[in-house]
Amino acid sequence: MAAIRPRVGHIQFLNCLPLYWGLARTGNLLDLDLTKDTPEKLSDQLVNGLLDIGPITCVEYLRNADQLVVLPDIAVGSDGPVMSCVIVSKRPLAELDGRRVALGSTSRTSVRLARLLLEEREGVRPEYFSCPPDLDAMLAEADAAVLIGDPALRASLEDAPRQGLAVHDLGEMWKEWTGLPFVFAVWAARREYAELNPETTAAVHRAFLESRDLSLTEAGKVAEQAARWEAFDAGVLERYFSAALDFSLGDRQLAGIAEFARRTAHDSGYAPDVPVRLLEPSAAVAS
Ligand SMILES: C=C(O[C@@H]1C=C(C(=O)O)C=C[C@H]1O)C(=O)O
Repeated sequence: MAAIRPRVGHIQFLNCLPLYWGLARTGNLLDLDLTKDTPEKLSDQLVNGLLDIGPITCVEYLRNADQLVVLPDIAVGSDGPVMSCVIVSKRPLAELDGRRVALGSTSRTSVRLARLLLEEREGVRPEYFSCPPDLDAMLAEADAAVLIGDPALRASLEDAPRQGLAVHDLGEMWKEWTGLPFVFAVWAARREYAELNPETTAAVHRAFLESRDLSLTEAGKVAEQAARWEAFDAGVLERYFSAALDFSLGDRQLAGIAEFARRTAHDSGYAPDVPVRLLEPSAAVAS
């Protein structure tokens, strides 16, 4: 019987384009049964066992940490401004007390981070509601909107400057506040899958690391090719891929996750000290 390909998720935003580029360039793409979707859908699919391995938004990982193992050294985060996780606001953040804030429905982590920053850093208590990620529709009902991914890039680079709206970068606000990087999503395998399929899990992990490394050395090319089909020019995309986004997951990023968990656990469905369990390096990785 032929082997079954691992069912792997891929975030269908520009933020993960460098990973897709590398998978295509190395040929590893052919070894994956790849599902492209928005992060909240992929996160649910991994938690529900419809995917074996994939990106999972940080909040959902923390809620389901006992069922999952995290792949080391890969994530979607930032160590300062991220460009694509933002609060777009009609008025200063300090004036949002009692005002309506629209939370984009494709996000689980940035929306929680935005609430944390508004409440604990800015000292305001807005009224929140969830909404599809469309800036105009959100701001028709609210004074501020939290957006992620491509709609956030469009809002912050084009719509907000044109409409005189302020853009607050969540990665930058977190870094200023805590001194730490922020991790928006990690890559995880279902624990049972990783135990039953250690070699395939290690091979998928290696494929993502190789893809990340290759595409970062070729960030200019990735940006140039993507810019043919996107509303952003190549220079902006290169800066986004190689300076804003941080695809690593080391000690500082893990400290960022721990700090976020500690500050949000009380109402988020996980313990403040939830342990982040990393995939153990196996013989397959070492080979
Ligand atoms: C940097 C980003 O990170 C993301 C933010 C997420 C969230 O807020 O839940 C989930 C996955 C990532 O796509 C982005 O979407 O632009």
